[in-house]
This record gives sequence, C-alpha cells and structure tokens, in this order.
Amino acid sequence: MAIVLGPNRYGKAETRVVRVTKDGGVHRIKDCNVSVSLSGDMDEVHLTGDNAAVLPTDTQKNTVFAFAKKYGVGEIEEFALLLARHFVDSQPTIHHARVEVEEYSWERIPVEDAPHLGLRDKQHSFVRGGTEVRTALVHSDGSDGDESVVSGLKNLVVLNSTGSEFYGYIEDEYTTLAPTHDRILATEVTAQWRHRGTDSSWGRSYRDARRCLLEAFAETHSLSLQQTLYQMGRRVLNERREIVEVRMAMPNKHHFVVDLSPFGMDNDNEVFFAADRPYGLIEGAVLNDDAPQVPNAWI
Ligand SMILES: O=c1[nH]c(=O)c2[nH]c(=O)[nH]c2[nH]1
Repeated sequence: MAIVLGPNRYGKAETRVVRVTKDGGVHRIKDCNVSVSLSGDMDEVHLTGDNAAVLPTDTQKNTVFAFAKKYGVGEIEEFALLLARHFVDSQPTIHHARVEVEEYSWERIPVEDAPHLGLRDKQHSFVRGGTEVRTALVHSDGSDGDESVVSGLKNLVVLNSTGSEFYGYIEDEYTTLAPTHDRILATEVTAQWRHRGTDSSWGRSYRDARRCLLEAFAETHSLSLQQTLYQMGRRVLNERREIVEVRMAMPNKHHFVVDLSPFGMDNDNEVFFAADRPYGLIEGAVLNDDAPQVPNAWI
C-alpha cells in the first residue's frame, strides 16, 4: 500500500472588507466577506515543506484589501473574477482559484428630513438591510482558461399566510400528520444560480432573479414546498436567459395551529406556534436540459 497526497487547496477564508466610496458628502458602502482558495503545484509543500510554490494566505488577504482600494468593489461577481484571475494569471504555480464573496446590505438612513441637524449633504449613515446575504462563487483557471460564475442569496425569509396545502402523501403505520388544505408556508431561501458565461450584467441579473424567486413564491398556490421550489427555479430560468441552473435549499419552517379548545376558543388558522426544529429540508435543482453540466462550479 502506498500513501499519496490527494486533492488539496488552501487560501485565506473570510476576509471582511468594507469599501467606502466617497463622492463629496455622499458615501456608498460595500460590505463583503471574501474567501480565496487556491490550488496548483502544491505537492512539495505537503510532501517536503518546501514553500517555493506557495503564495501565502496573508498575501491573498492583502490582495483583497489592495484590490478593494485600487478597483473598488463593484458587483461581487466582478470582484471575485478579478481576484481569481489575478492569482492564476500572476503566479505560475497557481492553476486554479476559487473565490467566494458574501455581501451584506446596508441601506441609507435618510437625513433630508432633519435639515436642522446640518446633515443635508452628509449622506454617511446606514442601517443594516436585514439578514439577507447576496453571494457569488467563482472558479477560474485564469483569464484564458475555464471559468464559472454562480450567483445567489441566502437567509431570504418568506411566508405565505394561506394558499398552501399538503395532502395525498404516503400514510404508513407511523404517520400522524393530518392533511391540510390551508396552512402557513414559510421558508428561508438559500438559492444559487449558475450563469451561462462570465459576462452577465451582474446587478440587473441578481435583482431580477431575486424578484422572480419572490414572485413565484407568492404567486404559486402550493401543494408542497417541493412544488413551490420548482416553480421558483422555473421562473428564474424563464426570465433570465443568462442563467442555466438554479439550486435551492428551503427549510420548511413549520407553523402549527394551536389548539385553543381547552379555553373554549376556536382557531381558524389565526394563532400558530412557530416551531424552530426539527424542520423539513427541501432541496432541489432546476436546469435547462441543454446546458452543459459543470459540477465543479458549485463546489
Ligand atoms: O411541503 C411539504 N413537503 C413535504 O415533503 C412535507 N412533509 C411534511 O411532513 N410536511 C411537508 N410539507
């Protein structure tokens, strides 16, 4: 038996970079978490400890900050591509870069209503825009090599207070769930979508894909969360031709109707217990069947 080195990669995870762009008193802010992972000629560092092929993870972190200053942080897909291509193009020992970016949203706190504070032109106050996170995952073999871009979002919490049923499922000796024709459907969407190429209009594409997910969630009369998931993916693919595959993970955030009969009260789907766990976890992919599969794009 021989022991050999298997697949490996290394990089600086979760560099938290905040880029403020200042246009006089009007500031804009991009708040990101960038994870870089590189691979290439890394046998020697593992086998003998020879670091000659290694671009330190500290340098990778510095590059993230330097690029934020030099180029600004535009759409996160673009920033991820810029970094990934840089590492592969500039270092002969690095053959592949994976760059993942999360973006946290900040909304401007309007100050026009308080001119007495002297803040009219001082647009530098922000409030965190909820828990939702925009994501981008880029793989690059360099500017001239294979590349993939997966955009997405997570922590998008949605709820329909009616318009959801669940019945007709298998019933075996362990089944206690009662069929329902009216329930709350709530979930926290994690969605990722793969682009056909590497030059989509990232901002527009993101906003439209997100809108499609929300509209399909709201407009689908749901017979199961699985059906809703499929409709959400379909909507994105129908409306955004640059997107070829959507993958989603949607926990079923169960809301149970509380039995109020001990108190002499009826409960016509008005008072619910929002359970924390366990939860159903519904996961699925929706794709254009003519698009080539790129399994590595999701890794
Ligand atoms: O939309 C649902 N899908 C299921 O597979 C399932 N299973 C369950 O207990 N409740 C639900 N709801």
